[in-house]
Amino acid sequence: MPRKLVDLSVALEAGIASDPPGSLPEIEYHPHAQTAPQLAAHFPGLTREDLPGGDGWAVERLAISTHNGTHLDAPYHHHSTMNRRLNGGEPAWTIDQVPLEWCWNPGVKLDFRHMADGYVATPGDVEAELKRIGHELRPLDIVVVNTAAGGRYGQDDYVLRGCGMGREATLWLLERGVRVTGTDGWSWDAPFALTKRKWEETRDPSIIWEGHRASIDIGYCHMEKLANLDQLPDHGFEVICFPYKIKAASAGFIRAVAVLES
Ligand SMILES: N[C@@H](CC(=O)c1ccccc1NC=O)C(=O)O
Repeated sequence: MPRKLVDLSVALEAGIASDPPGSLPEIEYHPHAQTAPQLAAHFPGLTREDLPGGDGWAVERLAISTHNGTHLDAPYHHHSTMNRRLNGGEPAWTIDQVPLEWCWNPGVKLDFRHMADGYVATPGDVEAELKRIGHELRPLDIVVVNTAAGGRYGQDDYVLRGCGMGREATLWLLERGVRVTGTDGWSWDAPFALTKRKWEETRDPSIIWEGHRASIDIGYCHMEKLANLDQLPDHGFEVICFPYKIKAASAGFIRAVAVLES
């Protein structure tokens, strides 16, 4: 069947504002012109002249966190426990424990690009958008949220842009059987700098990371720093987002892809 793939992942890239200062990825490139001695060291007596064009190999060393680049957060990132509402609570699953069945399912896109930066989306917002696009949620649908941050990836204001998904909006999805969601923002929650202002006024700690913390009640995963959501239809596509398997970790890198039947 003819199909079109849309790449929903950003490239892991150093030197751009992809994350807050102090959390930026570092990539050390070792190109062919510099690595002939490394390769030759495996074959005593071999010289650079013996290698085609004098080339060694290309290889890179990374200094990154599991949350750099497009990634899938495991319930373990959100809290040490999950599923209080389903079974009274259990240790939260790490990324290597997340079922692959969660990670390849029909997708639906919520277009929240018009929502103000720092706005916290509600169940009413989600319901209204699903009604507008004419989609009835099914269990395991993968719900991606296109925010105002999507068009700003790598720009100086990226981590300050986009609405967040509130606790109630997140639970509304989870109660309907959704287990994987995603955003093109830096976080599933509203930008910290904007939530900080509200917190300073209210001193209400329940607003901090409220979308993430929904996992305490019903465990789920979300993708962050998605790309190209503006290229997706509202629904009628599949999302594939298998996470890189890192032992006991809170997240895994994903090459997230949307599959559109054409
Ligand atoms: N945006 C993530 C958090 C995150 O990205 C992060 C958390 C702790 C340390 C580093 C992080 N990001 C990039 O390195 C979140 O809100 O789940």
